Amino acid sequence: MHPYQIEFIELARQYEVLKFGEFTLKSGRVSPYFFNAGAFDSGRALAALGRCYAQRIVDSGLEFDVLLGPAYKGIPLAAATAVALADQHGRDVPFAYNRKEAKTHGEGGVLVGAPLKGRVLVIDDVITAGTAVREVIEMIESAGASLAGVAIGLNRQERGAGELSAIQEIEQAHAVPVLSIIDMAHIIEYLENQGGDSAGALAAMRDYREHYGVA
Ligand SMILES: O=P(O)(O)OC[C@H]1O[C@H](OP(=O)(O)OP(=O)(O)O)[C@H](O)[C@@H]1O
Ligand SMILES: O=C(O)c1cc(=O)[nH]c(=O)[nH]1
Repeated sequence: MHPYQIEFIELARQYEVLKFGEFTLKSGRVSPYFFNAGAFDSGRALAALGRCYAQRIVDSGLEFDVLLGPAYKGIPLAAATAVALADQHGRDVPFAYNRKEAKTHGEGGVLVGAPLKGRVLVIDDVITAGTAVREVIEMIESAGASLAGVAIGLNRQERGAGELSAIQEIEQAHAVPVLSIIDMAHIIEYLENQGGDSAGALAAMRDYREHYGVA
């Protein structure tokens, strides 16, 4: 694992973003773990998180013109990534986000920040069924821009509607990469290295992967 991947997992554990237990997902699946990015709730956490996303994006070599953070949890993630790209990598990138409900006074509208022009990189936490990302892709296309890719924190590596994962479906439909900082496999690897206390969580994760995992 890269140092930024270990940092990301440890940060997620420390802020109780990554929890083990029994959680019902939007899809109705009962998962032995859950990733709640809303719990990255301090300046230090967001700064570290921004560095992890920025490193992943820079390492990928992906070219893009604008960052877009979908409401709500994508907004602080995209903001933190924009700050880290400027501070750590000398790249001052335009940054935008959306409102879930259109504003009807003042400047009005749904989009806030930089205009969506050129190649747009979406920053979010998790993709499960892909609904949120599909909505945001429509927004990008109706603004006359194009999707450069999507960067997320965790790839749950689960089946979508068919045999492919929701992420693979997006990659194939739009011919763009979905970059993730960590995959479910990294969480399993992390638990394996922890030994002892993590045995129960590890067994449940392996069982879940048998049922819903994709290669
Ligand atoms: O791939 P999907 O099945 O769409 O699920 C994943 C999305 O769901 C959550 O956002 P949500 O839209 O619930 O909004 P939030 O950011 O306000 O929590 C999460 O932050 C992901 O963006
Ligand atoms: O599938 C979901 O609903 C889901 C899974 C997860 O790990 N985190 C999250 O915010 N949503």
